[in-house]
Amino acid sequence: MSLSSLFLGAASWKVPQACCKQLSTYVTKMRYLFELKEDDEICRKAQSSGRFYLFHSLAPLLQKSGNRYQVLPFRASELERILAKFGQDAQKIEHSVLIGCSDQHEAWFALDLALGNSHSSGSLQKSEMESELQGAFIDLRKALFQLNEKDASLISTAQALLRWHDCHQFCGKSGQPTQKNVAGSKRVCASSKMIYYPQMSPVVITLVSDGTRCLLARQSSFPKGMYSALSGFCDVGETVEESVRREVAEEVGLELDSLQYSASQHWSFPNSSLMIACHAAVRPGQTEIQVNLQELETAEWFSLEEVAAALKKKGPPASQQDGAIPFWLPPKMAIAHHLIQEWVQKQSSSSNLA
Ligand SMILES: NC(=O)C1=CN([C@@H]2O[C@H](COP(=O)(O)OP(=O)(O)OC[C@H]3O[C@@H](n4cnc5c(N)ncnc54)[C@H](OP(=O)(O)O)[C@@H]3O)[C@@H](O)[C@H]2O)C=CC1
Ligand SMILES: [Mg+2]
Repeated sequence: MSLSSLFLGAASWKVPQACCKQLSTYVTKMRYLFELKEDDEICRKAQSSGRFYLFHSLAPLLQKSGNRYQVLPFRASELERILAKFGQDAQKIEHSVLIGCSDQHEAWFALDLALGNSHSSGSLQKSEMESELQGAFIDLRKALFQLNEKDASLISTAQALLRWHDCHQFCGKSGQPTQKNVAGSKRVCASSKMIYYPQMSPVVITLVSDGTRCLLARQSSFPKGMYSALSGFCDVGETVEESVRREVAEEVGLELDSLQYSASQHWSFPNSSLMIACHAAVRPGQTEIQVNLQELETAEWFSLEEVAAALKKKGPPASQQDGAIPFWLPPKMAIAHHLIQEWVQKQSSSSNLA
């Protein structure tokens, strides 16, 4: 599997050898980002030469290019001019959060122009802002799959951080306002001294196989006809292995024989999750599914041929004459797709060997 900005597989990267005296581009970049998170003054300085990705009520500013979207970042000077035009103080830039930097150490920030405003003033200005900025604020659910992988990852991170700050403005212990550091890597309550760090919820996603077939399921909230691997939030105190075993038992009534980690992915919906993807096998001969209808609409075993054919389809297929929608799979950017693709490759190569 190639290294992807969206998900990182177990065998897909190697620690750089410590033979060279000069630090690699990657290491200097990570050290620079660390400095920006730790030092408010350096981070403030980086804002003046940085690039800003704008949002409105958590919808990213994008530009349409054919049937794809592209990001539209702004320099600080341009952003100050835009803020002034909409009667907003340049101090609003203080609400921005650090989301990364280039190899040349140009820092990247995200700023939501509506959060922190009263609801009505935010919504009133949206269309005016869009025409001034020559883009549109698009719901991330609609835009994510039309962005390239690098931008999709950056915009998802940005949205997750902006959402976290918006929801953590007050201390859960003292009830007093919390203050963010310049980078936005934490919030502190001056009263209780509590420090809050941005959070992700760990979620396991598992493709269960019986050796020749794989198990795919539907939640009633999924788009019509779409099936995916089994998923579920980890409970407090669980290991990944325990979460996978419990979720499979809870959702389809099966016991696992073995499991193997595959890859991970940050997932923005509905909040920020860390998806941990595994392959798993059921005990031989124990394949009878008992669907938990409180969690799933249905779950079924699918053959290699059925799954390989569905992988070739792009997006939701057109409905058949009887109105039914043929079964289809999550898009390429979803880690479920990666798991399914990996299973098909493995099954195909082992059936070629047989
Ligand atoms: N990227 C990908 O390929 C895929 C991503 N996913 C993502 O995985 C996530 C979890 O999958 P899902 O099967 O729904 O999970 P679960 O099977 O755990 O069921 C979801 C329910 O669990 C409860 N819950 C427990 N802890 C949390 C928490 N920390 N945050 C929110 N709800 C919690 C909620 O129930 P209640 O509301 O009753 O309290 C929620 O409705 C989804 O958000 C989905 O977007 C899923 C499949 C593919
Ligand atoms: Mg689930």
